[in-house]
Amino acid sequence: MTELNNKIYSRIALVGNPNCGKTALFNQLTGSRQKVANYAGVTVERKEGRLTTPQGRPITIIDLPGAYSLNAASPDEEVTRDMCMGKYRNEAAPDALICVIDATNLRLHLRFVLEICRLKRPMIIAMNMSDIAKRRGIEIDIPKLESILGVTIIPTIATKKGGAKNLLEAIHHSFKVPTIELTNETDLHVEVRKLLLECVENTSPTSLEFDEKVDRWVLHPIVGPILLLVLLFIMFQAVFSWAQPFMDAIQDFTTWLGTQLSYLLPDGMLRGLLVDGICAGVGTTFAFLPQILILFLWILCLEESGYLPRAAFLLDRIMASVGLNGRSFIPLLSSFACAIPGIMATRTIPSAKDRLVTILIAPLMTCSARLPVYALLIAAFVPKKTIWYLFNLQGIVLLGLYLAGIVAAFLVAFVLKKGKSSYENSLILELPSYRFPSLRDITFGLWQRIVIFVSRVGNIILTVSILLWALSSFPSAPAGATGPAIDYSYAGMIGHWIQPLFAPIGFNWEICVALILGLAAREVAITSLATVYAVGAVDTDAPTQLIHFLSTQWSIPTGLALLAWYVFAPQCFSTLAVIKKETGSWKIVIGTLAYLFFLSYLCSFVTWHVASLFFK
Ligand SMILES: Nc1nc2c(ncn2[C@@H]2O[C@H](COP(=O)(O)OP(=O)(O)OP(=O)(O)O)[C@@H](O)[C@H]2O)c(=O)[nH]1
Ligand SMILES: [Mg+2]
Repeated sequence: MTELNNKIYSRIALVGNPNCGKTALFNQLTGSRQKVANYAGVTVERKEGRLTTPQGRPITIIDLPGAYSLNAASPDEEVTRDMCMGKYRNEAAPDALICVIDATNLRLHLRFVLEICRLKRPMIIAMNMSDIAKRRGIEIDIPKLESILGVTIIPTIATKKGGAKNLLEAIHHSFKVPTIELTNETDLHVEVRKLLLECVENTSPTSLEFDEKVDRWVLHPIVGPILLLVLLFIMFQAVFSWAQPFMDAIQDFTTWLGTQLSYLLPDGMLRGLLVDGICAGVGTTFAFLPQILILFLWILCLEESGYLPRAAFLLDRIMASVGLNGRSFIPLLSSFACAIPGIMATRTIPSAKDRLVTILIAPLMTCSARLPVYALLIAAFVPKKTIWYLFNLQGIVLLGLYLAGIVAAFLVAFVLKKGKSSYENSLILELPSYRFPSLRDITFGLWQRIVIFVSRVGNIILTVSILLWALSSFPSAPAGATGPAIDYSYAGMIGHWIQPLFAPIGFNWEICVALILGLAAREVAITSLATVYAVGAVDTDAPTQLIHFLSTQWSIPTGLALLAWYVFAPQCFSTLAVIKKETGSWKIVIGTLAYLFFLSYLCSFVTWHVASLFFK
């Protein structure tokens, strides 16, 4: 608790324009690990953390979404406005505010500071990015600015260890109610201009030249889109080429482990569970971790460099042709990691209709959980060939599948919006400065991915492996049975029961089981196939060599039809839950499920029939 004039401040909120480093500061102050990235609109909901001041007082810090103004235009800005005004879900207003500003962009950020000053609440200003401001020769007369506004200003570097030390000190004793007088009639733009004239000097005005020079190429109407395509292309090539040695190593390890366990354990239930259930199911899924990490390495570098909003800008025209605008780009791009943060990021979209359409098409972006399924099927059914000495065919097919998802999403958006844009002049998007991604952030980002993946494998995938092993092993075949034992098991019964529905698209009963369990999480489809085939296999090599096994057991049309299914794949339960949370409507949830099911069925049907003409 911080005391001033006998007042106690124990709940303090971080407010400010988007992308000024509020979350980086929040992480630094509270030791949390919330997502930070170099574009506007990363944080879309209120987050809370705790800190203890050097004087030993506990304080709650609240991180809020960035807002350009207290006149909220989008749902994420509403959270910030309501929190500042004490109207957020019956929660009292924070006791004090830390207004974070970007020292390199004062023209924009001081306007918001003045809006906050109007609230006449105890506050401190954190002048963040002071490292970049210094490098660019921006000189700010802080004592003068402090005396005009009547609040304490603390320079910070949120990304540097110890860069918020002075702020931590100030939290203890430096909150002040601003003294600057601003009426509702005051023109804030004029005030900002005055402040800049009086307190800021830019000794090297050429500092922005680098960004401008790069943008001349990156935003060029012809070079820009080519560059974007090249970046995406390399990304998918890398996913296949770079990951291979790591995947092989993991696979070899699981095979070795399975064999050792088979030697060590007597034939029986425990051996079955460990070798066929856990080693086969979990081990096979684990082998896809390197590919996921390479994809994320790429995404993290793009996020941190400041390139993403530029890509949004480039795609604005294409998005406008289907009735969306560039603002949907970042939510859609986040959906490549997972549809859940993607759907939440739609809160930055001001138009309710555009937001809904973006939510509906977000599941069509290929999430990272689908990547292992693609990778498995591509490895099994697409030859490992190099085209024109340079391009890896498997990488091209993977890129094609991602693009198929994007094209499908655009078509759906076009149908839903009937091609009409909600905006007259579409996109107003802030282009952040380019920044070299920090090794620490990237390493941490990848580490977080490993933790998420391992915990998914440890929880949901392990559970499903065990459950599925049990379902495929019991009941055992009746005496005198002629077919394979697994046909008599519960899994076999369920699979055979649903299979007629999927027969027209070439799916066998094992796939049907995988589809149902895949609703829990998409990678489970692999776990499920690995386990079902491992339990059913006479040849013990089958489980760990799933890729080889599928390529010899399934027809090519079946493999391709399943790939097509996964472009649309009716999504996992958690995505449905977040759609319900964000839209509040069961109708929309059921509608999404139905349209995705319909599209996946249709696409697999066409793929299977067309492929059957060419392959046996
Ligand atoms: N060089 C430098 N970079 C910083 C500093 N503070 C933040 N950044 C970077 O600025 C970018 C934005 O940081 P965030 O913490 O996500 O910004 P935010 O204000 O929470 O953004 P929203 O959640 O979108 O409102 C990230 O790339 C950070 O690594 C700083 O003091 N110096
Ligand atoms: Mg943030």
